[in-house]
Amino acid sequence: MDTPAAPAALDTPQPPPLLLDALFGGGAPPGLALHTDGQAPPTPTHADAARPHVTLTFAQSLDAKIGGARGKQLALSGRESLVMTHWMRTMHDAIMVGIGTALNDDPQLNTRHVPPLPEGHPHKYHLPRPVILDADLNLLPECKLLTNYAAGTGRRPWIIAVPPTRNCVDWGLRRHDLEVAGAKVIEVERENGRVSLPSMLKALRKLGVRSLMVEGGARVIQSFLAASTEKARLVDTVIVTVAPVFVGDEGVGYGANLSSSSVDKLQHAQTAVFGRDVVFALTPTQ
Ligand SMILES: NC(=O)C1=CN([C@@H]2O[C@H](COP(=O)(O)OP(=O)(O)OC[C@H]3O[C@@H](n4cnc5c(N)ncnc54)[C@H](O)[C@@H]3O)[C@@H](O)[C@H]2O)C=CC1
Ligand SMILES: Nc1nc(O)c(N)c(N[C@@H]2O[C@H](COP(=O)(O)O)[C@@H](O)[C@H]2O)n1
Repeated sequence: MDTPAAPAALDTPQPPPLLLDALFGGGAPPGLALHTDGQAPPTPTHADAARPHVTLTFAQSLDAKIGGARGKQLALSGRESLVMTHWMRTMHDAIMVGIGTALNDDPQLNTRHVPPLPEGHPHKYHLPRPVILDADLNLLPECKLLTNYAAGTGRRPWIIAVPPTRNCVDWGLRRHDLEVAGAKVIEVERENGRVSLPSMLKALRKLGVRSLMVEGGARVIQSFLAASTEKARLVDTVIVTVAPVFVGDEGVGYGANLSSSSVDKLQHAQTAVFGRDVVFALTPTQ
């Protein structure tokens, strides 16, 4: 009996054009978003081979809030823009959140909302590596990222930490517990009491990460936006979902300490409507 042929490429669900334009300059590179054994899928890269391409992305309300009162996690994205975000996840080697988000939201950072591939399709969707910006190792060993990894449903999380300032027994114990739970701890330089972002990007690139999707939260978004205004710009693409809701003053914003001279260095590239939401793509001015 003949083996049934693999479905034609045309049967494969296609990602939103806004992402193809913003991340690849239009057109879907062959094999995009799909995992093939032994082959790295196409992804955006940075001209400077010493760091990954950085895509900063998040969902906000009309009054620029990304979380509710006391940090409550909000479902701001509607179904269509959430699917767009999960497509974006398939297009990056790694996806990063700060420890504030990891503790508050207990995220999974997988691609479960992308449309299913046809039955018998020879590939799976590419799953990005989860990365947590966690200078002092406060991630919980029982978080979903680690339990998913242990259950074989998620990739091994990497934690970006900084060496403790003095011989700190607790830090060593926390590191041990997290490593036993499956995490890989990567030490980078400290800058103003936090992880140095340039040092972190360099370390990730050395480990093979060609593209990094930064999903938040507020302090991380603020740090990347502020850094992207200096000479050594850190953000290459910004994709923001705006949901048609107001959250109010009690919500979590990300605009603190951002100067106008820095944010106007980002220029509009494209706008698209996803269900009830509007998604903006921006790139830095040359
Ligand atoms: N709507 C959206 O798209 C998203 C919303 N959120 C929301 O954001 C809120 C959490 O935001 P935050 O508390 O600000 O936490 P965060 O996720 O931004 O983490 C901030 C923490 O990361 C650590 N860190 C280490 N190096 C750093 C650096 N260079 N720059 C910045 N932080 C560094 C610090 O401990 C810092 O306190 C929650 O309400 C969450 O639901 C989070 C992600 C996306
Ligand atoms: N795109 C988007 N829309 C929202 O409305 C959101 N609240 C977020 N949050 C981010 O997604 C993470 C949750 O991911 P999982 O569903 O657990 O895979 C959350 O931690 C934020 O980073 N994003």
